[in-house]
Amino acid sequence: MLNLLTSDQSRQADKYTIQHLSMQSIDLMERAALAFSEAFIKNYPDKMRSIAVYCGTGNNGGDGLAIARLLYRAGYRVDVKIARFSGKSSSDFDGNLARLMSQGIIFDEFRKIADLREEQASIIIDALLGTGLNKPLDGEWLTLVEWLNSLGRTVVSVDIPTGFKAEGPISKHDVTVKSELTISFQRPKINFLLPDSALCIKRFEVVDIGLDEGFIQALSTPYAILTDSSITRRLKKRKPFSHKGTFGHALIVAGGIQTMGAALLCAEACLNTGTGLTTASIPSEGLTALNIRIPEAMASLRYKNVIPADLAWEKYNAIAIGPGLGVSDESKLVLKQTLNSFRKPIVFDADAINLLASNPDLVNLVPKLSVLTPHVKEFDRLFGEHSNWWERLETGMNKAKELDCIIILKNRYSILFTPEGKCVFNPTGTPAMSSGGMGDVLTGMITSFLAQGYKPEDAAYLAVFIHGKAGQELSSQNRAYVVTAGSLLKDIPQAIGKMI
Ligand SMILES: NC(=O)C1=CN([C@@H]2O[C@H](COP(=O)(O)OP(=O)(O)OC[C@H]3O[C@@H](n4cnc5c(N)ncnc54)[C@H](O)[C@@H]3O)[C@@H](O)[C@H]2O)[C@@H](O)CC1
Ligand SMILES: Nc1ncnc2c1ncn2[C@@H]1O[C@H](COP(=O)(O)OP(=O)(O)O)[C@@H](O)[C@H]1O
Ligand SMILES: [K+]
Repeated sequence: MLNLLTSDQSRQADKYTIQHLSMQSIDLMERAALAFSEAFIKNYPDKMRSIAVYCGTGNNGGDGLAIARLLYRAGYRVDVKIARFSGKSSSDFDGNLARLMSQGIIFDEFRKIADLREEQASIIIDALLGTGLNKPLDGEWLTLVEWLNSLGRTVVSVDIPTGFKAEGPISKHDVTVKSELTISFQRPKINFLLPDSALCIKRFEVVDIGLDEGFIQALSTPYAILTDSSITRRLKKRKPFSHKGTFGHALIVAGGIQTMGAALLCAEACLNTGTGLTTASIPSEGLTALNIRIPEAMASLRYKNVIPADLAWEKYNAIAIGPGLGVSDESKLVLKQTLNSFRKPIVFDADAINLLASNPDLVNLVPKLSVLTPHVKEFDRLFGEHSNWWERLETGMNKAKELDCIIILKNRYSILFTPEGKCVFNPTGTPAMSSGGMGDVLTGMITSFLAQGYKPEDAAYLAVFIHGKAGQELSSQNRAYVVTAGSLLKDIPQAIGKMI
């Protein structure tokens, strides 16, 4: 898992790296510019396209000057435009301006918007402001950014789009550069992983600029992002003499007469993730569907949506409750019965979350280390309305501690909150997965890992990462516009196999 950094911590990491490697700060800037340029050249190999690099006079602008020099040397047609709105400049900006001049590269400076010339370049590199942003853009900066956005050119931002905050709440009224691609240094900024970023970032890439990883990983921060290796390390190989009893028994309490599909998707995903035995607690009307679709699964029937009084709860290692369950009084009883009968971690999804939201007294019965998997609407129903995503991060961290549970706020980059106060982002997934039933599959996967004996936190990490990875692979291999829940769950065994 990789720690994510705030702008302050990023500055500390710069400082540490510079001291530790006995280098000059301008050398670190050169590394950053080199890493940016390599990524830029891969994305835009056509050297006939003209480039204008818009630079501020801080270190983001310094990066821009170094990038202009490197791209010029690589054979691109580069123009440099410097916004001198203040009298200040950073020393590495000054150093890079001297280097630029020594190469004979032409540059223009403007002190006010009125001095700006018409822009002909087809690509604009945005090196105006970076993580030093300390207030929303206004005055000349605001006009400049609005003008750049109005040109409709391809914009590539250095480190972060100018005007966008790396962390903290985003206001819809903040004006930022709208970039086609942002090439960011060392780590994605936390706000890149929240939906607000869609306003200004179409795509981002992260390049390694050689900051001290030991230092970064030792920083105290709640924010982290999952990686392939953090998942592989957690997956357990199957032992030669293992048998179905080794891999646990899961119970999926799900489905309604008109929503049997949710139960089927959840149960089949659970089975395909490797549980030894999977039982589905479903409405009696769904038995034929279950037997036809998943002959491997067993059924525990709910007549008139009531769980039989003699259900042997103790034989299950993990339970999922919610997909397609409905929110009727009978469904509430099903939830109540489950909460009163099973004290091991439970995975709560969909209607189980909606029922918890409308019956707060039931929340106290949620077993410790349970996993709740709300999407944003369910999250707000359960924990109250939020006016921005940063607030949801705060709530998620607080509630996970308070309830001693793992909360997964599902999204493009799903966010996992742990009882220890961590806030972990999942990088995998694709918009091709935005189709009904996908969450039911995730719930089945988490429950399966739990039943197999994984710790709840690990079960959550594994399921979310592999779920997204499977979706990503299916959409890219088959160039699929959409990946359905049914096709994703068929791919789970291979997706796990590839990671182990
Ligand atoms: N580890 C890293 O991430 C590295 C970062 N570097 C670059 O350094 C950048 C940060 O540089 P700086 O700290 O010099 O800051 P910036 O270049 O982002 O900003 C320059 C100055 O502009 C002023 N300013 C901030 N917000 C403003 C606003 N809304 N209106 C007007 N003026 C405003 C501030 O006084 C700020 O110090 C990063 O984004 C990155 O591009 C690289 O040079 C080296 C390594
Ligand atoms: N744009 C996206 N990018 C990545 N993952 C996505 C995207 N859209 C949906 N998903 C994933 O699909 C799942 C959808 O869950 P949910 O909204 O509960 O669906 P449903 O209720 O239909 O089962 C979540 O795991 C979510 O992270
Ligand atoms: K920038």
